[in-house]
Amino acid sequence: MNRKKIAILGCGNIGSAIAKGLVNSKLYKSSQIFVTRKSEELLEKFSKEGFQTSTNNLEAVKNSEIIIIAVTPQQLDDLLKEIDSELKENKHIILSIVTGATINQIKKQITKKIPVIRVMPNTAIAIQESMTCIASLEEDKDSLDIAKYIFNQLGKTIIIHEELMVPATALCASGIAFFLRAIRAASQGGIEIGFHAEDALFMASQTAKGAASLLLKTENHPEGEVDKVTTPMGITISGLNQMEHAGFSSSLIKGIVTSAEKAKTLYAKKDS
Ligand SMILES: NC(=O)C1=CN([C@@H]2O[C@H](COP(=O)(O)OP(=O)(O)OC[C@H]3O[C@@H](n4cnc5c(N)ncnc54)[C@H](O)[C@@H]3O)[C@@H](O)[C@H]2O)C=CC1
Ligand SMILES: O=C(O)[C@@H]1CCC=N1
Repeated sequence: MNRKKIAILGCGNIGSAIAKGLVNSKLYKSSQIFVTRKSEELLEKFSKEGFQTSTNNLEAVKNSEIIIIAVTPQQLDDLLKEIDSELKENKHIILSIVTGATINQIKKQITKKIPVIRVMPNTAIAIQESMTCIASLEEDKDSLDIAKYIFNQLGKTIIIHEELMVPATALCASGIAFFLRAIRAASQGGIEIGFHAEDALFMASQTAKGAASLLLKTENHPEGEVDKVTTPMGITISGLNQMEHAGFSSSLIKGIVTSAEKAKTLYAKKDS
Protein backbone atom coordinates (compact mmCIF):
# COMPACT_ATOMS: atom_id res chain seq x y z
CA MET A 1 0.00 0.00 0.00
CA ASN A 2 1.16 3.47 -0.81
CA ARG A 3 1.51 4.63 2.81
CA LYS A 4 -0.89 7.50 3.27
CA LYS A 5 -0.42 9.93 6.12
CA ILE A 6 -2.82 9.34 8.95
CA ALA A 7 -4.63 11.61 11.42
CA ILE A 8 -6.64 10.52 14.45
CA LEU A 9 -9.13 13.23 15.33
CA GLY A 10 -10.29 12.83 18.93
CA CYS A 11 -7.51 10.79 20.44
CA GLY A 12 -9.31 9.60 23.57
CA ASN A 13 -9.59 5.97 24.67
CA ILE A 14 -10.06 4.22 21.34
CA GLY A 15 -8.07 6.81 19.38
CA SER A 16 -5.07 6.23 21.66
CA ALA A 17 -5.44 2.47 21.31
CA ILE A 18 -5.43 2.80 17.51
CA ALA A 19 -2.38 5.09 17.64
CA LYS A 20 -0.53 2.54 19.80
CA GLY A 21 -1.53 -0.33 17.53
CA LEU A 22 -0.34 1.48 14.40
CA VAL A 23 3.05 2.05 15.98
CA ASN A 24 3.33 -1.43 17.57
CA SER A 25 2.51 -3.02 14.22
CA LYS A 26 5.38 -1.01 12.66
CA LEU A 27 2.98 0.10 9.94
CA TYR A 28 3.58 3.68 10.99
CA LYS A 29 6.14 5.51 13.09
CA SER A 30 4.64 7.79 15.72
CA SER A 31 6.14 10.76 13.84
CA GLN A 32 3.95 9.83 10.84
CA ILE A 33 0.71 10.03 12.85
CA PHE A 34 -1.11 13.26 13.65
CA VAL A 35 -3.30 13.09 16.75
CA THR A 36 -5.73 15.71 18.01
CA ARG A 37 -7.85 16.16 21.08
CA LYS A 38 -9.33 19.11 22.91
CA SER A 39 -6.88 19.37 25.77
CA GLU A 40 -3.34 20.51 25.00
CA GLU A 41 -2.24 19.16 28.36
CA LEU A 42 -3.51 15.66 27.56
CA LEU A 43 -1.73 15.77 24.20
CA GLU A 44 1.65 16.11 25.91
CA LYS A 45 2.09 12.40 26.48
CA PHE A 46 1.60 11.83 22.75
CA SER A 47 4.20 14.50 21.90
CA LYS A 48 6.64 12.80 24.25
CA GLU A 49 6.09 9.55 22.36
CA GLY A 50 6.93 11.29 19.07
CA PHE A 51 3.43 11.77 17.63
CA GLN A 52 2.55 14.98 15.82
CA THR A 53 -0.07 16.62 18.00
CA SER A 54 -2.44 19.54 17.79
CA THR A 55 -5.69 20.82 19.17
CA ASN A 56 -6.30 22.14 15.65
CA ASN A 57 -8.12 19.56 13.52
CA LEU A 58 -7.69 21.61 10.32
CA GLU A 59 -3.92 21.39 10.66
CA ALA A 60 -4.15 17.61 11.09
CA VAL A 61 -6.47 17.21 8.09
CA LYS A 62 -4.25 19.42 5.92
CA ASN A 63 -1.22 17.26 6.72
CA SER A 64 -2.87 13.85 6.31
CA GLU A 65 -4.78 11.71 3.86
CA ILE A 66 -6.47 9.10 6.02
CA ILE A 67 -8.66 10.77 8.61
CA ILE A 68 -9.76 8.56 11.50
CA ILE A 69 -12.65 10.18 13.35
CA ALA A 70 -12.76 8.92 16.94
CA VAL A 71 -14.98 11.42 18.78
CA THR A 72 -18.23 10.53 20.52
CA PRO A 73 -21.52 10.59 18.58
CA GLN A 74 -22.45 13.78 20.44
CA GLN A 75 -19.22 15.50 19.27
CA LEU A 76 -19.36 14.36 15.65
CA ASP A 77 -21.39 17.13 14.00
CA ASP A 78 -19.22 19.94 15.36
CA LEU A 79 -16.08 18.14 14.25
CA LEU A 80 -17.40 17.58 10.72
CA LYS A 81 -18.40 21.24 10.48
CA GLU A 82 -14.93 22.24 11.63
CA ILE A 83 -12.96 20.13 9.11
CA ASP A 84 -15.22 20.39 6.07
CA SER A 85 -13.34 23.30 4.45
CA GLU A 86 -10.02 21.42 4.55
CA LEU A 87 -11.31 18.12 3.11
CA LYS A 88 -10.20 17.54 -0.50
CA GLU A 89 -11.59 15.18 -3.13
CA ASN A 90 -9.11 12.55 -4.37
CA LYS A 91 -6.94 13.21 -1.33
CA HIS A 92 -8.82 12.31 1.82
CA ILE A 93 -10.49 9.15 3.08
CA ILE A 94 -12.56 9.27 6.27
CA LEU A 95 -12.58 6.24 8.55
CA SER A 96 -15.31 6.75 11.15
CA ILE A 97 -15.13 4.88 14.42
CA VAL A 98 -18.15 6.76 15.75
CA THR A 99 -20.90 4.54 17.12
CA GLY A 100 -24.25 4.74 15.40
CA ALA A 101 -23.49 7.42 12.77
CA THR A 102 -24.20 6.05 9.30
CA ILE A 103 -22.04 6.67 6.23
CA ASN A 104 -24.82 8.72 4.63
CA GLN A 105 -25.33 10.79 7.76
CA ILE A 106 -21.63 11.68 7.66
CA LYS A 107 -21.47 12.24 3.89
CA LYS A 108 -24.46 14.59 4.10
CA GLN A 109 -22.44 16.91 6.32
CA ILE A 110 -19.44 17.07 3.96
CA THR A 111 -19.61 19.36 0.95
CA LYS A 112 -17.03 17.41 -1.10
CA LYS A 113 -17.20 13.84 -2.41
CA ILE A 114 -15.06 12.05 0.16
CA PRO A 115 -15.06 8.27 0.72
CA VAL A 116 -16.37 7.39 4.19
CA ILE A 117 -15.70 3.96 5.65
CA ARG A 118 -17.10 2.79 8.99
CA VAL A 119 -14.62 0.94 11.12
CA MET A 120 -15.42 -0.62 14.49
CA PRO A 121 -12.36 -1.87 16.39
CA ASN A 122 -11.99 -2.70 20.06
CA THR A 123 -9.33 -1.64 22.55
CA ALA A 124 -7.23 -4.77 21.92
CA ILE A 125 -6.16 -2.88 18.81
CA ALA A 126 -3.38 -1.43 20.98
CA ILE A 127 -1.76 -4.89 21.00
CA GLN A 128 -2.82 -5.87 17.46
CA GLU A 129 -5.57 -8.20 18.70
CA SER A 130 -8.65 -6.23 17.69
CA MET A 131 -11.74 -7.73 16.12
CA THR A 132 -12.45 -4.93 13.68
CA CYS A 133 -15.68 -4.75 11.69
CA ILE A 134 -15.62 -2.65 8.52
CA ALA A 135 -18.40 -1.43 6.21
CA SER A 136 -18.59 0.82 3.17
CA LEU A 137 -20.88 1.82 0.35
CA GLU A 138 -20.31 0.15 -3.02
CA GLU A 139 -18.87 3.41 -4.45
CA ASP A 140 -16.04 3.44 -1.89
CA LYS A 141 -14.65 -0.07 -2.39
CA ASP A 142 -11.09 1.15 -3.12
CA SER A 143 -10.98 2.99 0.18
CA LEU A 144 -12.47 -0.06 1.90
CA ASP A 145 -9.44 -2.05 0.68
CA ILE A 146 -7.10 0.52 2.23
CA ALA A 147 -8.97 0.33 5.55
CA LYS A 148 -8.87 -3.46 5.44
CA TYR A 149 -5.14 -3.45 4.78
CA ILE A 150 -4.44 -1.16 7.73
CA PHE A 151 -6.72 -2.88 10.24
CA ASN A 152 -5.52 -6.35 9.18
CA GLN A 153 -2.18 -5.40 10.71
CA LEU A 154 -3.96 -4.56 13.96
CA GLY A 155 -5.86 -7.80 14.56
CA LYS A 156 -8.58 -9.54 12.56
CA THR A 157 -11.07 -7.83 10.28
CA ILE A 158 -14.46 -8.73 8.90
CA ILE A 159 -16.31 -6.83 6.16
CA ILE A 160 -20.01 -6.57 7.01
CA HIS A 161 -23.10 -4.84 5.67
CA GLU A 162 -23.52 -1.40 7.14
CA GLU A 163 -26.79 -2.34 8.88
CA LEU A 164 -24.77 -4.74 11.01
CA MET A 165 -22.36 -2.10 12.33
CA VAL A 166 -24.54 -1.36 15.37
CA PRO A 167 -24.80 -5.03 16.41
CA ALA A 168 -21.06 -5.39 15.71
CA THR A 169 -20.38 -2.50 18.08
CA ALA A 170 -22.18 -4.30 20.91
CA LEU A 171 -20.69 -7.74 20.19
CA CYS A 172 -17.07 -6.75 19.54
CA ALA A 173 -16.35 -3.18 20.68
CA SER A 174 -18.34 -3.33 23.91
CA GLY A 175 -17.80 -7.08 23.88
CA ILE A 176 -14.25 -6.80 25.09
CA ALA A 177 -15.55 -5.18 28.30
CA PHE A 178 -18.03 -8.04 28.75
CA PHE A 179 -15.27 -10.63 28.54
CA LEU A 180 -13.01 -8.56 30.79
CA ARG A 181 -15.76 -8.47 33.40
CA ALA A 182 -16.18 -12.24 33.08
CA ILE A 183 -12.44 -12.70 33.69
CA ARG A 184 -12.58 -10.41 36.70
CA ALA A 185 -15.49 -12.40 38.11
CA ALA A 186 -13.59 -15.66 37.56
CA SER A 187 -10.56 -14.23 39.35
CA GLN A 188 -12.75 -13.19 42.28
CA GLY A 189 -14.02 -16.75 42.46
CA GLY A 190 -10.40 -17.87 42.41
CA ILE A 191 -9.56 -15.65 45.36
CA GLU A 192 -12.48 -17.04 47.34
CA ILE A 193 -11.22 -20.59 46.83
CA GLY A 194 -7.66 -19.84 47.89
CA PHE A 195 -5.52 -17.90 45.42
CA HIS A 196 -3.86 -14.55 45.86
CA ALA A 197 -5.43 -11.88 43.68
CA GLU A 198 -2.53 -11.57 41.21
CA ASP A 199 -2.26 -15.32 40.73
CA ALA A 200 -6.03 -15.67 40.37
CA LEU A 201 -6.14 -12.97 37.70
CA PHE A 202 -3.21 -14.46 35.79
CA MET A 203 -4.75 -17.96 35.95
CA ALA A 204 -8.21 -16.74 34.90
CA SER A 205 -6.78 -14.64 32.04
CA GLN A 206 -4.64 -17.45 30.61
CA THR A 207 -7.59 -19.84 30.93
CA ALA A 208 -9.83 -17.40 29.03
CA LYS A 209 -7.12 -16.99 26.38
CA GLY A 210 -6.92 -20.79 26.07
CA ALA A 211 -10.70 -21.06 25.63
CA ALA A 212 -10.74 -18.42 22.88
CA SER A 213 -7.68 -19.94 21.17
CA LEU A 214 -9.27 -23.41 21.18
CA LEU A 215 -12.25 -22.04 19.27
CA LEU A 216 -10.21 -19.92 16.88
CA LYS A 217 -7.67 -22.65 16.12
CA THR A 218 -9.98 -25.68 15.91
CA GLU A 219 -13.13 -23.87 14.70
CA ASN A 220 -15.00 -26.27 17.00
CA HIS A 221 -18.31 -25.26 18.57
CA PRO A 222 -17.95 -24.07 22.20
CA GLU A 223 -20.32 -26.78 23.46
CA GLY A 224 -18.15 -29.45 21.84
CA GLU A 225 -15.22 -28.16 23.85
CA VAL A 226 -17.40 -27.86 26.99
CA ASP A 227 -18.42 -31.51 26.59
CA LYS A 228 -14.74 -32.48 26.77
CA VAL A 229 -14.40 -30.75 30.15
CA THR A 230 -17.55 -32.04 31.84
CA THR A 231 -16.61 -35.37 33.42
CA PRO A 232 -19.76 -37.38 34.34
CA MET A 233 -20.75 -36.64 37.95
CA GLY A 234 -17.80 -34.25 37.97
CA ILE A 235 -17.31 -30.76 39.26
CA THR A 236 -17.47 -28.80 35.98
CA ILE A 237 -21.08 -29.67 35.18
CA SER A 238 -22.10 -28.75 38.73
CA GLY A 239 -20.39 -25.36 38.38
CA LEU A 240 -21.86 -24.76 34.90
CA ASN A 241 -25.38 -25.72 35.96
CA GLN A 242 -25.15 -23.45 38.99
CA MET A 243 -24.03 -20.58 36.72
CA GLU A 244 -26.93 -21.20 34.34
CA HIS A 245 -29.42 -21.31 37.26
CA ALA A 246 -28.07 -17.85 38.15
CA GLY A 247 -28.59 -16.65 34.58
CA PHE A 248 -25.06 -16.65 33.16
CA SER A 249 -25.85 -17.12 29.44
CA SER A 250 -29.04 -15.13 29.71
CA SER A 251 -27.22 -12.26 31.33
CA LEU A 252 -24.57 -12.06 28.58
CA ILE A 253 -27.22 -12.26 25.85
CA LYS A 254 -29.35 -9.56 27.51
CA GLY A 255 -26.32 -7.30 27.97
CA ILE A 256 -25.36 -7.57 24.30
CA VAL A 257 -28.93 -6.94 23.13
CA THR A 258 -29.26 -3.93 25.47
CA SER A 259 -25.99 -2.42 24.22
CA ALA A 260 -27.04 -2.90 20.60
CA GLU A 261 -30.41 -1.28 21.28
CA LYS A 262 -28.74 1.71 22.89
CA ALA A 263 -26.21 1.99 20.04
CA LYS A 264 -29.13 2.50 17.64
CA THR A 265 -30.25 5.55 19.58
CA LEU A 266 -26.90 7.32 20.11
CA TYR A 267 -26.93 9.19 16.80
CA ALA A 268 -30.52 8.66 15.80
CA LYS A 269 -31.42 12.30 15.41
CA LYS A 270 -30.83 12.45 11.64
CA ASP A 271 -31.98 10.06 8.96
CA SER A 272 -29.65 9.08 6.17
N1 LIG B 1 -13.79 3.19 23.69
C1 LIG B 1 -13.95 2.14 22.88
O1 LIG B 1 -13.53 1.01 23.18
C2 LIG B 1 -14.60 2.32 21.54
C3 LIG B 1 -15.21 3.51 21.19
N2 LIG B 1 -15.78 3.65 19.96
C4 LIG B 1 -16.34 4.92 19.55
O2 LIG B 1 -15.25 5.82 19.43
C5 LIG B 1 -15.65 7.13 19.79
C6 LIG B 1 -14.76 7.64 20.91
O3 LIG B 1 -14.97 6.86 22.07
P1 LIG B 1 -13.96 6.95 23.29
O4 LIG B 1 -12.57 6.91 22.78
O5 LIG B 1 -14.40 5.92 24.25
O6 LIG B 1 -14.31 8.39 23.85
P2 LIG B 1 -13.32 9.45 24.53
O7 LIG B 1 -14.19 10.47 25.18
O8 LIG B 1 -12.29 8.75 25.32
O9 LIG B 1 -12.59 10.10 23.27
C7 LIG B 1 -13.09 11.16 22.52
C8 LIG B 1 -11.98 12.17 22.38
O10 LIG B 1 -12.36 13.12 21.42
C9 LIG B 1 -11.87 14.38 21.82
N3 LIG B 1 -12.63 15.39 21.10
C10 LIG B 1 -13.93 15.73 21.23
N4 LIG B 1 -14.26 16.69 20.34
C11 LIG B 1 -13.14 16.93 19.65
C12 LIG B 1 -12.82 17.83 18.61
N5 LIG B 1 -13.73 18.65 18.07
N6 LIG B 1 -11.57 17.81 18.13
C13 LIG B 1 -10.62 16.99 18.63
N7 LIG B 1 -10.86 16.13 19.63
C14 LIG B 1 -12.10 16.11 20.11
C15 LIG B 1 -12.06 14.40 23.31
O11 LIG B 1 -11.23 15.36 23.88
C16 LIG B 1 -11.66 12.97 23.65
O12 LIG B 1 -10.29 12.90 23.90
C17 LIG B 1 -17.11 7.03 20.16
O13 LIG B 1 -17.88 7.37 19.04
C18 LIG B 1 -17.30 5.58 20.53
O14 LIG B 1 -18.60 5.17 20.31
C19 LIG B 1 -15.75 2.64 19.02
C20 LIG B 1 -15.16 1.46 19.33
C21 LIG B 1 -14.58 1.17 20.62
O1 LIG C 1 -19.39 2.40 25.18
C1 LIG C 1 -19.48 2.92 24.06
O2 LIG C 1 -20.47 3.60 23.75
C2 LIG C 1 -18.37 2.72 23.06
C3 LIG C 1 -18.85 2.01 21.84
C4 LIG C 1 -18.29 0.64 21.94
C5 LIG C 1 -17.30 0.72 22.98
N1 LIG C 1 -17.35 1.89 23.58
